Amino acid sequence: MAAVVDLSLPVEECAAALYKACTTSGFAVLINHGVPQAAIDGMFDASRRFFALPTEVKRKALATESPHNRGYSPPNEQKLDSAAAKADTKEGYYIGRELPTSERNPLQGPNAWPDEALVPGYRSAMSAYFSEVLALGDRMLERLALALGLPQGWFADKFDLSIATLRPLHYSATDEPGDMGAGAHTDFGCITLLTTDDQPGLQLLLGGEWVSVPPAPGSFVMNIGDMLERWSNSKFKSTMHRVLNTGAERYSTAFFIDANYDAVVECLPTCTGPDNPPKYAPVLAGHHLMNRLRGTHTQHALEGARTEGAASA
Ligand SMILES: O=C(O)CCC(=O)C(=O)O
Ligand SMILES: [Fe+2]
Repeated sequence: MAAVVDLSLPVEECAAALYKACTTSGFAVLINHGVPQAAIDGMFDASRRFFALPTEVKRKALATESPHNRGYSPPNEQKLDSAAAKADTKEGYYIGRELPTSERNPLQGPNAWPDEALVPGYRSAMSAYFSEVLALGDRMLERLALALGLPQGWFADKFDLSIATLRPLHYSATDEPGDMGAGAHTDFGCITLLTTDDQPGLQLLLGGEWVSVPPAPGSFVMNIGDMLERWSNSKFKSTMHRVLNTGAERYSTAFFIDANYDAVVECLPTCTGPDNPPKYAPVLAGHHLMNRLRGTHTQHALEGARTEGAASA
């Protein structure tokens, strides 16, 4: 199951605990993570107030109409499990780094904030939380580098413009119990840092069985995504998970950390050897992510965006 990892431990001890977690379940519960509770509370308060707005108001900032994958994604817009009969019942909001539009990276550009008068303080609460969790991500990447036998700073220049996405989520009490709030999937990027309220729903597929992850408000559930699994030549596991509707309302917030758009995701030097050749071709982090986003959204403004130009390494 998801092991508890105490981030107040010395980095080497923490790296050893992470190695164990990442090579088995691919999930860990982070405690003493350094993100102030006030930032978490402020984020959830803003998230609740936004999702409580009438549907037609929320739909004014539709992510499907954003060229940079920002804004509101309504219920049934995404189908994380392509084999499922029904789409995901969750609703969510995409927030990224606040940067000017880039010629090169279609995922970079200004955010789509809700009207300040409708959700006062949404932007400031989400921005404060974003900075805190991005910094937690940097601390995690240092420890994960050590866990992979790399120098502590190995990932720094590959994540200094990381594609970081904050995604507040809402699972409604009116959704049919047993239906999928979020269909079975693996995460696309490198690491995901999730906070939840006190409601269950998240399950992992371990040894062919769905196992519930108990809610741990105030902690972060970290999991490995496909990009880091690929980078580590499958040493680190990107584990299938889903969110089952229980008939109770649930709020959670995922923070996806993926490498710089132009980072080359190519088998790490510590994850290969004569008996363990690289299993995956090199790929640009941005291309990997764009392909996965396109594959799960029913309709997406990123559809036409460029992803030509294969990794040269
Ligand atoms: O809401 C949750 O607990 C998990 C959501 C999730 O897996 C995701 O957004 O990728
Ligand atoms: Fe996920």
